[in-house]
Amino acid sequence: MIQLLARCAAFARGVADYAGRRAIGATVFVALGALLEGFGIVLLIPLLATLMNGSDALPWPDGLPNPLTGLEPGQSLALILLAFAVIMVLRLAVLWRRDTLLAALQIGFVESHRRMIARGLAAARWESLTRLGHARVTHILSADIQRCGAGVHFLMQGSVALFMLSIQIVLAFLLSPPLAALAVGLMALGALLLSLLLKRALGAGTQVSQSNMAVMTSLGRFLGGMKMAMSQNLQGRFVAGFERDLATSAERQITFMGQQTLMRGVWALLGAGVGAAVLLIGYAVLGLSAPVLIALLLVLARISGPAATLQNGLQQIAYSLPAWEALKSLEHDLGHARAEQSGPVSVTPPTGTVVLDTVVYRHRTDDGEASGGVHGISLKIEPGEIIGLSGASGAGKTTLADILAGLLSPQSGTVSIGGRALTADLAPAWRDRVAYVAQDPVLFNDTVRANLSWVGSDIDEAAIRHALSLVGADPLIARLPQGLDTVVGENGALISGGERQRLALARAILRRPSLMILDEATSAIDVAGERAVLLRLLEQTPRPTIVMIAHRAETLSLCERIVTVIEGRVTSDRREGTVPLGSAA
Ligand SMILES: Nc1ncnc2c1ncn2[C@@H]1O[C@H](COP(=O)(O)OP(=O)(O)OP(=O)(O)O)[C@@H](O)[C@H]1O
Repeated sequence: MIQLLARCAAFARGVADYAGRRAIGATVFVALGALLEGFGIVLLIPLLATLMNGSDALPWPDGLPNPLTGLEPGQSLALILLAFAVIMVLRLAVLWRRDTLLAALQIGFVESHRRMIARGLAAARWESLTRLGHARVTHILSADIQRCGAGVHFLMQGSVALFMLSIQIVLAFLLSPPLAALAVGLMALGALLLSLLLKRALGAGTQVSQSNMAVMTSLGRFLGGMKMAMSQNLQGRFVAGFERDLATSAERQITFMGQQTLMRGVWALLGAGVGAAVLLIGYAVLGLSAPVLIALLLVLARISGPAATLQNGLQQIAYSLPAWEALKSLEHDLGHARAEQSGPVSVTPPTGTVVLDTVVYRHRTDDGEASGGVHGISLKIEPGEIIGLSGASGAGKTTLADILAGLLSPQSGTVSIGGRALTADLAPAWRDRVAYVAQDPVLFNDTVRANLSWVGSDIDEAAIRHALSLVGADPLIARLPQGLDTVVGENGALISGGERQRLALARAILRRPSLMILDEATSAIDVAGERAVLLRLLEQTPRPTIVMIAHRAETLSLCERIVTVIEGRVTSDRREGTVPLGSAA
């Protein structure tokens, strides 16, 4: 139980860290709202006394001037009602301000964590990103973070309720200390018993998190594997798995809601019991006057509302805790995944010869074992050179390309560009000068124009058309119903594999890179088409350095040098006179 409360407190600290000084403004309005509510109830005593016995019968503290002295009952009533109306209007304004401040805090909290994660993802090292898991990130950024938002809402509602509760308890003590003590004691006992159920709320939260995550994973597989499934008529398997996960998730959520409803019911019963006991003792034992007794009952009725809110809030926070802890663990992982930059990022991108000196990079398996990668590679690449990277599957070509692109930093050995060591500080500037085209390029579900101009801010239509003609995509654009403004579908599903690759190449050209890495980037284009595209790429002036990972001999035949990767090591073979060298970028 103490451990659970400590976890709730950690959540509250997280919210307070975000809220900072904004919380002070919200707290002031929360307190004002509670005070005004209290005043409203206190006014009931003169109101009821005047209605029942006339204003002279009003119990009034000695030494304080009574504004109702000497007034007719009708005048007293009007004065009290006027004061009541003023308090209600003030309360309305205060509550409106309080709730907008609290809503801004809640929404801001969710958005700030979303931003933090997006920035964390953008700043993370590539090798760490590949291990994060899409389903985990998507789930945390959507479902979990919403639950954290709900947790914040309940935390704030709980704080409001706590204020209200304190004010009402003070009022109750002013009206009748023994009865107030009895009522508060009974409620505290009830709250203690019900709080034992907090653990169940936490368990339900964990289970709901797990099942929602399973739904997300299942959905990701469903969408990603649809073609594979449909082509073998296996989509029913996806649906069955998805429905199973949905059913588990729904069942767990309903169980939690059932617990909540039960708690609310028990709490209402407890409130009614306390009210009855107070009425009985107040009337039969203490002989309290009717106005005081009615006001006391009203105060107690008001106490049970915030008390139930507080208790429900605690339950909801316990339910949100697993989501909050998942969010913090992702932020923690992203903190560790952050590329280390010792100083300000250099703004001048490096240019010149790329030199790898006994570079080692071993991948790590999930249990920390070294696996694959490259072992002691030394290589020199002159600006404008055209290099083919060949080798068997798993030999280490992509790893080498990732090192050249500054995506992976060597675990030993060095990489330098134009004599400048490619440190974590310099890598982002170097990547400004790199264009990477993968075999399965990423295309957004957007127009050709949007897909191509995404890589820069100063890309005009002329540049787009020039790049498209270099990659031989002008016939495609002429054929598309809206030309450059045709939407290409999710990941380019509405065009062919070769057409997708041509668009990705055009996008890379638009970056005007110093180094182009083509990882099987033309493999889906027919041999003659591929040759024409590559020849046009090689004729660019200034010409970027091009590193082509390829298996086809026809593709490699255009390279000046073939670097063969064998089990993480390289052998280099210069092929004289293959392609004339243009002026280098
Ligand atoms: N993220 C990773 N975690 C663990 N091992 C990895 C990881 N990425 C690659 N490897 C391993 O490193 C080795 C080299 O992989 P790499 O992708 O560089 O090969 P490749 O030559 O590009 O292969 P292919 O031609 O099949 O794409 C392989 O044994 C691979 O299993």
